[in-house]
Amino acid sequence: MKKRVVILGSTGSIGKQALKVVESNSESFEVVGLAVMTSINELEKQILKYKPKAVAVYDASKAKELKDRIKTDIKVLSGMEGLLELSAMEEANILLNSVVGSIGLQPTLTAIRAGKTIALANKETLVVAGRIIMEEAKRYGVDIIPVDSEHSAIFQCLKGENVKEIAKIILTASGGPFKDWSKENLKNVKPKDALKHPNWEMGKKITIDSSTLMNKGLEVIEAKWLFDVDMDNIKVLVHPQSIIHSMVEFIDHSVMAQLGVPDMMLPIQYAFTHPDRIEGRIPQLKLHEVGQLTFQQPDLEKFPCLSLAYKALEAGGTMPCVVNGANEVLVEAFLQESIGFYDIPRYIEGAMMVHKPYDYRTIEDVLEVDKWVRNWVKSQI
Ligand SMILES: NC(=O)C1=CN([C@@H]2O[C@H](COP(=O)(O)OP(=O)(O)OC[C@H]3O[C@@H](n4cnc5c(N)ncnc54)[C@H](OP(=O)(O)O)[C@@H]3O)[C@@H](O)[C@H]2O)C=CC1
Ligand SMILES: CC(=O)[C@@H](O)[C@H](O)COP(=O)(O)O
Ligand SMILES: [Mn+2]
Repeated sequence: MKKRVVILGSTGSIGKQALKVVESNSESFEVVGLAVMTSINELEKQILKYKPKAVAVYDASKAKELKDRIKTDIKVLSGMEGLLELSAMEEANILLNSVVGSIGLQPTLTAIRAGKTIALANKETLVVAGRIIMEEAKRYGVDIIPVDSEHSAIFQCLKGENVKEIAKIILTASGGPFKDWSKENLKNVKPKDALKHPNWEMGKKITIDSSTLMNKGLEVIEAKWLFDVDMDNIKVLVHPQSIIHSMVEFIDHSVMAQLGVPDMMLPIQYAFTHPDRIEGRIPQLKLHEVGQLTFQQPDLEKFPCLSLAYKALEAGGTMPCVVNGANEVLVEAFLQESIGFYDIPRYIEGAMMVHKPYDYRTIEDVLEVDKWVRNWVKSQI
């Protein structure tokens, strides 16, 4: 029986690689739903090739344009309503959430409540509302399979292990394009410099996050929720080659690591096939060709976003949501060149100082905080 997949964000970096996974394993998977924000030209090509039963275009006018244009009788949905309908569609058994940003939260929750397996690339879902997501997944008996390479690595290392025997989670970080730059030079970096990730081809937002190390900060929060490990036991280790995707140290001091070439098709495929594995299509890892694997501590002074994420986790409740919402607005502003590189941590810290965190109960609580912080940051920059 083929697994039937809905892909939210099918025109993005993860979405396109997921479609390659489906295409090269067509005996195992089929696409039943696709969603994008505005990219209807690319979506139209995907419709012809993968023949989904329904699609969603978040932008309503683009959805209408697509509907008028295509000849097939597939359902074209729009807005958040459309994303939610697709996330719960009866024909699907897996939702790959690969949209970018906290807009991914409600679709994840809807899919959980509809009993779908969640292949989760959208880390912001867990950063903003990890407690609700994990509680609901437990209540509905739904698996959340991480797609983020580090969390997929940890998930694979923990297969068959007792989570109570974890001593430490060690998240590896490439260090980003600015690992060896001085703080002085970093003050004037431009988006084009930050967009040159050393190892991974990714969307703009996550690539900027990698350059500030906020990506690793978000991943620390993501790991806390996925693996229920105390934040003091989640460590970050810079490993510029991105060959070891992360590690777990157990109480007996045994350390398990997952290795592979830096290619997201592997974690995407594993999220689709878990608990099984199927033949890989990505290049094999040849360690003798890689040469040295090196490690160093992250420079928290040069990259304050990582410390801010730890502080948000320590404050708890709605504070990670504040960090995430502020960061989303600030990354966009940095890309537009309306603020500088160090304005990103500066305004995030400002928002954290103003916000009084509280224990959110509902998604509405989270959405309200998300809206507040976006407006607050916009009013400051
Ligand atoms: N890229 C990577 O290698 C990795 C990514 N991730 C995470 O995966 C997520 C996606 O990242 P990435 O693929 O790089 O991002 P991209 O920017 O490349 O792609 C984002 C995708 O989401 C779509 N999208 C954005 N907003 C909406 C919306 N409101 N409704 C429907 N679709 C929407 C975009 O559509 P459109 O084309 O129309 O704009 C696009 O298809 C992020 O959370 C990121 O942190 C995690 C690990 C690795
Ligand atoms: C591929 C992936 O999972 C990204 O999140 C990656 O980890 C980014 O690289 P950094 O380690 O530089 O943040
Ligand atoms: Mn990652």
